[in-house]
Amino acid sequence: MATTETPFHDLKSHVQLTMSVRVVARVRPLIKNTEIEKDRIIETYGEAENKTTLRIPNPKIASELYSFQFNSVYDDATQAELYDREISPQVKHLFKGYDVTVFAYGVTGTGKTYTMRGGKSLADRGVIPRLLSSIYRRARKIEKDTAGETQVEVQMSYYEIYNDKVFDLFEPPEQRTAAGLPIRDNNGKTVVVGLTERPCTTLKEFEQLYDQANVNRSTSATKLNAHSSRSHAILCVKVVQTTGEEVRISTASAIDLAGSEDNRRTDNNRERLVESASINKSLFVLAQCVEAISKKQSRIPYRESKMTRILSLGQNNGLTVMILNLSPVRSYHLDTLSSLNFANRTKKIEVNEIENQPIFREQVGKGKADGTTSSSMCAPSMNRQPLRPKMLSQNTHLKEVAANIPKPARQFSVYADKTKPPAARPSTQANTSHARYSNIPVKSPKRPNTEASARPAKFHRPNEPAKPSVPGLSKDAIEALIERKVTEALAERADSTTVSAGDPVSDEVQRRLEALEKRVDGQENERAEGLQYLLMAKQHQVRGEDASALRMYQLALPSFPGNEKLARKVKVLQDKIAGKGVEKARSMAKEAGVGEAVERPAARRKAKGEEDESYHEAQDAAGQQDEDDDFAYRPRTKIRRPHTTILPKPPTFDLNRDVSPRPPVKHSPPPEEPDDSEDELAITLTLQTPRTKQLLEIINTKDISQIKLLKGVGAKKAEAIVNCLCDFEDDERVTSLGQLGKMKGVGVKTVQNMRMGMVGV
Ligand SMILES: Nc1ncnc2c1ncn2[C@@H]1O[C@H](COP(=O)(O)OP(=O)(O)OP(=O)(O)O)[C@@H](O)[C@H]1O
Repeated sequence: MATTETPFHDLKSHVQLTMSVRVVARVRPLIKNTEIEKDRIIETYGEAENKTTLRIPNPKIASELYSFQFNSVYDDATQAELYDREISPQVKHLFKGYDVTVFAYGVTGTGKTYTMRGGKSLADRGVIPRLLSSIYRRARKIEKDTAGETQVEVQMSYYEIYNDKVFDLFEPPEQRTAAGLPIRDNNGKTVVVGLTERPCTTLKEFEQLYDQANVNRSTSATKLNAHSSRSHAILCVKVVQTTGEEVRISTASAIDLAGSEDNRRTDNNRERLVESASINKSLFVLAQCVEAISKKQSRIPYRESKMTRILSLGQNNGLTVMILNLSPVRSYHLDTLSSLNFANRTKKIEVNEIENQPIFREQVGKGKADGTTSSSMCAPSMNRQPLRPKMLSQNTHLKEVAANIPKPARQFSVYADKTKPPAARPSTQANTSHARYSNIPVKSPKRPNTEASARPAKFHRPNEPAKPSVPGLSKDAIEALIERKVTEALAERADSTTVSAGDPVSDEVQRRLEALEKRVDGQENERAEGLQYLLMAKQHQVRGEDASALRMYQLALPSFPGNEKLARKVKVLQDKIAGKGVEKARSMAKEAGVGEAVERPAARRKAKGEEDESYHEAQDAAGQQDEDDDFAYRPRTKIRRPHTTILPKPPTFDLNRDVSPRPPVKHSPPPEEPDDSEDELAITLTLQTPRTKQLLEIINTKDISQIKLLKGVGAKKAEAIVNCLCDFEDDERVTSLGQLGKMKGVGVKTVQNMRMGMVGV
């Protein structure tokens, strides 16, 4: 079908519009036999050919509609319509030197893979095959129009991010290494090191490679999608236009993100759950990045997941189109709203519209220009490059950096062993400029030559105390510099030639790089684990599963030591759960006819004409969600700050007024960490059950032999209890479990054990 270019896409308006990410919503049709018309909740508005508005009801109040506006909105659009209007117009910009990124975002089962890859029939073909078809067509046209003066080559790489690891899709799964391929920053762009790049000269060749690679992609059947993608798939198509000595390289990246999943609906098994957690985590980080960008925050958490690092939304130059895939039906209501909110923020992201400058042929061989000026996502090399460090002594760029920042550079510099002069390296860089790759070793300005040549650079070990060699430069700053230089060296390495195996200095560098990588990975894993728990906590909380949310937040605590907000959240949830427990106990008591009716907070709310509890919980969760977004990762070494907030403690109750709670007392935070069991105890404290009565009677006997028979109480504890009781006045008694718990050496857990041990009462 011929490309229709609406005025929307003429270059002038395009320049204006592509300053932001272009967001296109696509509502998929109902799925036959499983979805029905009356469950449709999305309506689209606008002129027939140019819909831009979409409405969806408020899940609480059906009559209230939320309205969202995007660059375009499609309802039941064919593959051809979507492609011709949204993607085809980008092809000419690709050939002008702009990088183009198209990615599909949406919940599982909303049509991302259908949109990007599509089906086998011509009509069903998705964005990717159509894009390639356009690229080849345009390439042939350019070659024809220039009478062969301009030659166009197309190369492709294709990889997936599965469980936060990068795998080359040109490699069958059995050949993958468990750790996957490393990614590096290269002058602000992210590259995957060691990725295969395949030249493909015709559409047929591309399709063969693409289909073959898709077999290697991780997909599985889930309850929500029979062919669910379990990974984010990234296809990079590099277009190399050569006219004489001038070479222009630009990259089209097409990304099929895995969809977020609500695991209450998936019935996922353990393996699927792990995948799902990883998918959800990376999408959560993506949402955090988008939020941080839209709020113009200085810290964008790109590094917290590989997907966000690679996507680098808002950091990559060129043109970005996001296709927001949506399901039209009610069962996706909350997920759809969440996707819409995400997309709403994404459309505000501004992207620098910078075209890749032409470079000259001799530079191409060096692998410099293509890697640093084309895609932010693809390995720049033509062939598979092993992950080997580049000798710093060969890299004048690093030398310059080292000269400017002498001390930190010394932390990383590699000192050539003078006794073994470096052997001449076999170079594949026929056109290598000698200005760039000199053999002059990098010398640390202050280190004497002898030392420099004999000793390898010193690395901090993780457990070593920080010993900054430069006053005023923190260990972190030095670490950051080291990492930057390692990254530069590796990326440069990936761009250029192979290093002869077995070179002693390279091996040494390699060993250190691996050590550094492990250390950085260790930190990232810890942070990633914490984020995963946070994500799960939020998901539970949004669903009103407070106990599970609390547990997840508690599990996240060690990864964010000293984070007051997180600690506060834990406390708030504990109090909330304790409050619910108290209510539950009261209603149980009421049902059992014990005690008088107690005014419940929820009842009070109702009496005031407020809405039901679940509404408030959802509101709380939503409010807290915003708060969470700036949980900054801090290494474990950071000193915990003492809690300063005064929070209400679960109320305690008097034996004689069991069912009439005392007004909650404001306490300073307890000295020890709050304990799950405290919440449960708050429930038991509300009532003086026969079990409690019996327990207190035993305690009040002040008889060690009887007390020590209680569960969890040995002779020592019994003695301690009796000692405490000896301080009581003659007629004074222990009247509540709370009082008992406060005795020296007793505590909440012991009381709970004692009570639980009162079997048969
Ligand atoms: N526009 C559409 N027209 C017809 N069928 C569609 C459309 N979009 C999606 N479908 C169908 O819906 C089902 C789910 O689509 P798809 O697998 O593309 O979802 P997904 O978002 O990629 O899911 P996941 O994230 O789990 O991989 C498939 O059977 C697909 O054929």
